[in-house]
Amino acid sequence: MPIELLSPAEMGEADRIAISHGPFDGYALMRNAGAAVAAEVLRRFSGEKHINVLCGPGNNGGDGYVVARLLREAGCAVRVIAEGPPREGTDAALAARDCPLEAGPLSAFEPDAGSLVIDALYGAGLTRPLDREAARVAAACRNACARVVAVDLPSGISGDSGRAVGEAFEAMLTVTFFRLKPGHLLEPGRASCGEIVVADIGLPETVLEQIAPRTLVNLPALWLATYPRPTRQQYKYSRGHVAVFSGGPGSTGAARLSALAAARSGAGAVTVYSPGNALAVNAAHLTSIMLRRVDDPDAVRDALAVRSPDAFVLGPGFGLDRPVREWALAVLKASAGGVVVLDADGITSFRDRPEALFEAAKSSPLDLILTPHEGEFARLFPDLAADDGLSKLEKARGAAARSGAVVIFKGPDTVIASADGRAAINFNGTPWLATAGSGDVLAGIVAGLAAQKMPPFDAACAAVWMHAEAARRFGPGLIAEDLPGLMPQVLREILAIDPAL
Ligand SMILES: NC(=O)C1=CN([C@@H]2O[C@H](COP(=O)(O)OP(=O)(O)OC[C@H]3O[C@@H](n4cnc5c(N)ncnc54)[C@H](OP(=O)(O)O)[C@@H]3O)[C@@H](O)[C@H]2O)[C@@H](O)CC1
Ligand SMILES: [K+]
Repeated sequence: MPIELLSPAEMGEADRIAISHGPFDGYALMRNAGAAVAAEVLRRFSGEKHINVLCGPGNNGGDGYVVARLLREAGCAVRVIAEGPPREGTDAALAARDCPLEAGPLSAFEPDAGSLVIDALYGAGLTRPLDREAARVAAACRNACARVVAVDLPSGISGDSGRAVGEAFEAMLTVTFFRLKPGHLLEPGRASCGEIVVADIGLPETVLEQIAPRTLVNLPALWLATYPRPTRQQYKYSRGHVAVFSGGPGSTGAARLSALAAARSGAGAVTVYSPGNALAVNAAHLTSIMLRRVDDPDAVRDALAVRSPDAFVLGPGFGLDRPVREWALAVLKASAGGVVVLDADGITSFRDRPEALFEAAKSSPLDLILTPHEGEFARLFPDLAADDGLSKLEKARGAAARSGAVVIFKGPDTVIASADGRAAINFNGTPWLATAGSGDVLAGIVAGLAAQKMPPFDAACAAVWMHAEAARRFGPGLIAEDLPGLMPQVLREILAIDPAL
């Protein structure tokens, strides 16, 4: 799957550039799009005799008329249902002219139970909520358990944000063209799309040179080039050293999960910085991971003076009874470089003064990576969180620009954003990850990869993907303790390309 994501506006631009360079004009692209959808329908539903094709007034509807014609030519009984005729002089009007089927009105359409419905009402051009009739049909299709194949996007889903702008269709298959849009990956769009197929309709790859997309699908192709590969010359500290701050005696497990995940992700050395009163419990559970007593922010400076780690994890299980903020600021001031992953309590501790964190991070040689879930995001960026006009992608981008950090905005559709404007939406998320301690493991993987000198944005993207990949492999019954142990097989697959290892 290609890694570039295009917004509906960028897709329109790609369309214009392609048409101006030829060889395909707009109607030829539409015929290719319709043919791609018809082929998927025929491949999956070969025995299907009755197919309903819902056509809107724009080019999405135009694709629908092409699909209807091709399915009819293939011997299916096809019914076209239209929400008004296409505008004169458009490609959609040409497609409607070439379709031999007479369209019935949407107002008379009532789907039979389990019927096959091609949704070509609205795609990239959706500008407002579905009107009364289209909304009624979307709900009727859901109630009738109709099998919906969406053309480009399920109607009602925004290609920019993935939001349902009011009522929306729920598809079992969505066939889109050239590149995915953010709305295919952001929830609830992702769930509404069902299976997604990206069809080649003849747009040349070169159109991307002019558009230079800044939004990407988080797949290995995005970060494989910077993925750490150990060399024979390395020793444990040069492979990367991670320090994880432990909570007090009653909450040490989160730090150990992060530490183990960092080690399993390839960091050569991991140290848990523990308060004196939790040393015994940490020591009882750690073997290859080192332990060092660090009781207060001043002791952080002393520890760094002895050996400064390449990456830190601060927050998991740390507790808010100790001034986490002071610890974070001490790390940002004392370290000579590397990365600090601020998670959980580390994020919450800055809820009253987020600017203090952003200022300290901007003047620190350390790179900051923030890993908020929705609640934590709202504590650091309350205005962005409350702005319903912004998509999750825009919120994450805004947060990265403001904080100067790489922001991993977690959820079923995790978005990773960098202050330089790049953003990636994760592709392989799984509900099995919604389990206690899973975030602690993610923070550890991020730190483990960053300690190995993977650039912070790449490390964040790779960690999110690996974390989900491990969870997918385990599946039902997963608990966070299982995740670090699954890393070796995920790593092996990523590194499989290099036979020297
Ligand atoms: N890019 C590509 O590579 C290719 C793209 N192709 C296809 O083109 C599609 C995009 O076409 P599109 O721009 O014409 O938009 P589309 O989704 O048909 O809707 C626009 C129309 O709907 C109307 N309208 C909007 N919302 C409404 C609502 N809620 N309720 C009622 N009306 C509403 C809107 O009216 P207006 O807002 O202008 O008043 C306008 O008339 C794309 O999804 C793909 O399928 C392929 O053919 C070829 C290659
Ligand atoms: K559609």
